[in-house]
Amino acid sequence: MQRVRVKICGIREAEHAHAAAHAGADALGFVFYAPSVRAITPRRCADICRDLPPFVTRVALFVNPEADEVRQVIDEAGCQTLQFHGTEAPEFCAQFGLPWVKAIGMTDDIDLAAESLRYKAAQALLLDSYDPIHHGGTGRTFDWTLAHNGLRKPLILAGGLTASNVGDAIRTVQPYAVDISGGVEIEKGVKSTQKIQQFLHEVMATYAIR
Ligand SMILES: O=C(O)c1ccccc1NCC(=O)[C@H](O)[C@H](O)COP(=O)(O)O
Repeated sequence: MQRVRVKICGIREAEHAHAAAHAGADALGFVFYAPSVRAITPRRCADICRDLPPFVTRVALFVNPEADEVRQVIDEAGCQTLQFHGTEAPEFCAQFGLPWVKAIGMTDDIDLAAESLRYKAAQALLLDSYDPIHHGGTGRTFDWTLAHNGLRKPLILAGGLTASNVGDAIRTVQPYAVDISGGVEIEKGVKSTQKIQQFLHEVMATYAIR
């Protein structure tokens, strides 16, 4: 089994950013979408990231932002990757000169091959549970058998993952990475250091040599 990377999303406290980094997280996600309970300001994101160790990618999340807002976040928050959860066109996502990920809301009739062609300039597709109102961070799983990995593009699996189901999810989908938010929280928007550590432990256990 190949190593599976981990992104912990919706970070709002330095304690959780450090806990995730030290437990082996590859990426941290910061939500720049005001209606979300996990929303953060660029300034606060920069403060949290200041003392983080190297080699942990900071990812900025948006839902149908204005281009100027993305530029302001890039300048102030210091994120290195962008993640788009709305109906952004590929040309919009590609204009900022940073690696970017497109989230796809999974439904029974989604054509992943077509999405991957449409977003061919994306560094990866993030498959998440479809929700027309919240756009992400729903805490709900989708039918993982829809997430076939013949896309010739790194696939990030999200939506309702927890320490209990991530092993099955990885064995079913064999993703490049997994992404979690609600599954490492004690209440909506409040992360738990213990849950972050437990999740990373479970992911690593799926590919550990026994
Ligand atoms: O987390 C949010 O509140 C959010 C709001 C709007 C768009 C995206 C959002 N989060 C995106 C993420 O990357 C989550 O980690 C992903 O959707 C999985 O969330 P969960 O099902 O809670 O693990």
